[in-house]
Amino acid sequence: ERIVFFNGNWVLASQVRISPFDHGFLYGDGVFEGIRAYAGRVFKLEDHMARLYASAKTLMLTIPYTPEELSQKVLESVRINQLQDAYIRLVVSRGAGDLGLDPRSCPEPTVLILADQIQLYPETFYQNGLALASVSIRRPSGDVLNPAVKSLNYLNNILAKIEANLRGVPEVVLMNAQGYVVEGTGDNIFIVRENRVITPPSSAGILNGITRKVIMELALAEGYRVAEENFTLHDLYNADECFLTGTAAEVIPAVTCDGRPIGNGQVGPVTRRLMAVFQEFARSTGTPVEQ
Ligand SMILES: Cc1ncc(COP(=O)(O)O)c(CNc2cccc(C(=O)O)c2)c1O
Repeated sequence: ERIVFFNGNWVLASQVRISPFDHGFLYGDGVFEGIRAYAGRVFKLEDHMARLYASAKTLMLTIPYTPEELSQKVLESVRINQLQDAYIRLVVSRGAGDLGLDPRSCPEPTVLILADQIQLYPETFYQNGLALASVSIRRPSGDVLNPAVKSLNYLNNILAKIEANLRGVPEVVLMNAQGYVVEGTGDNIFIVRENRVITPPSSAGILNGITRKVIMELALAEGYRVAEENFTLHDLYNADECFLTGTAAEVIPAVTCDGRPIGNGQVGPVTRRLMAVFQEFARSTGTPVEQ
């Protein structure tokens, strides 16, 4: 059974008692990170911590640990569960309070760290690419519920996932109010055109993905031109290649969208190259779990 960090203690997952008055549960009031460990090293731990604290700051949620202390707990969660490769879920909610939604009624945030294994998509999608569809639900703009804040409010993403399920596709792309393609339900999106690797800019209203940032750096190092540019479904349909990036998804090819084949409808060479380079990079860097 997995051992979980919960409010200062290491407990068996079945022993965790989250209050029914926890505002994370009642209102989605909280922040979280999804982090990976590869071969006993936690990947991009500092970047994930920075994003967690940035999200918490915007919510005026004070995390009762320093980033260094919380980083040590993340490393410990992999160690204590004797994992080498792991998916770590780090959650900080507003904590238990009264039934009103005023955060001031919650004296102590809830801090939870889970470590487990994850396989978000079947291997076949990494080999052969997955089919995408565009959905009617839009990503919220920064003045509605800033998509850059990785909060526990994932209904926008879940509503898109419900549309994906109804459409019979494994993932969907969401647009913003301007009609530009912005990201998937839990991953960022890239297209490749004439060896240019293109991804929507932060200003489009996306989560500033850590995998997205790594892929941009790796693509540059591989000699590709990289651009943060808005694109539409028309550009996506007519791209040479398309892939998605995320901590859980890693780098996953997309070969059709809304029934249109992307490029020749097969996984493209640039995508293949970046998938390989990413896997090698992810295993050669990161914070060792063992001190
Ligand atoms: C909306 C959204 N966009 C992009 C990403 C990718 O960001 P990173 O490269 O930093 O992981 C995410 C990732 N965040 C996220 C949240 C919940 C589940 C999962 C999952 O892949 O199972 C991922 C996300 O939720």
